[in-house]
Amino acid sequence: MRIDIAAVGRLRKGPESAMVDDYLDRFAKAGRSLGLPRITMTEVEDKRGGGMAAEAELLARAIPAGSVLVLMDERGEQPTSPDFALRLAGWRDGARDVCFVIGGADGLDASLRARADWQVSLGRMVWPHMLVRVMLAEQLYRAATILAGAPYHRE
Ligand SMILES: C[S@@+](CC[C@H](N)C(=O)[O-])C[C@H]1O[C@@H](n2cnc3c(N)ncnc32)[C@H](O)[C@@H]1O
Repeated sequence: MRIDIAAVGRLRKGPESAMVDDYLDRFAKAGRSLGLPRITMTEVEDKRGGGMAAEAELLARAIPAGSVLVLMDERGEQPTSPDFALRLAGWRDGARDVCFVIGGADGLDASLRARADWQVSLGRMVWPHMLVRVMLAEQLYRAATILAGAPYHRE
């Protein structure tokens, strides 16, 4: 199994990137005994102003072939954290690769939506993409702790 996050835009060094790194490190440590790999983050940037279509092409290149494609989108499904953890366990148990995709200022192109396996919302409000990276990294770490039975997540 491999887990990727493909995101539009470059995250500069700062509080958000420190939080993403911290949660991804914590995920790597918690995931070791669970058969979950370290998560790879790939950033793409279209400098020619080609909009969502150009970003979609760059994202498509960053998505490993055969991966389960999960789009982060405010219009998507809103799973609970335990449900999200169960999905993660299912992909691991099925030896599936999974790639989470975060869009840019205009969102994600229809060509990506058409091939998405799952669209996940972190609530109906729109968040800046750098905060979505932090929140996704935290939910992945939370999912690992749920699978490990660690007392991080509380209902
Ligand atoms: C600034 S938002 C773009 C919003 C854009 N208006 C749209 O229609 O998608 C940048 C990216 O952050 C992610 N995002 C923002 N809010 C989200 C939410 N509530 N749930 C999941 N992902 C979200 C999406 O991947 C989105 O493409």
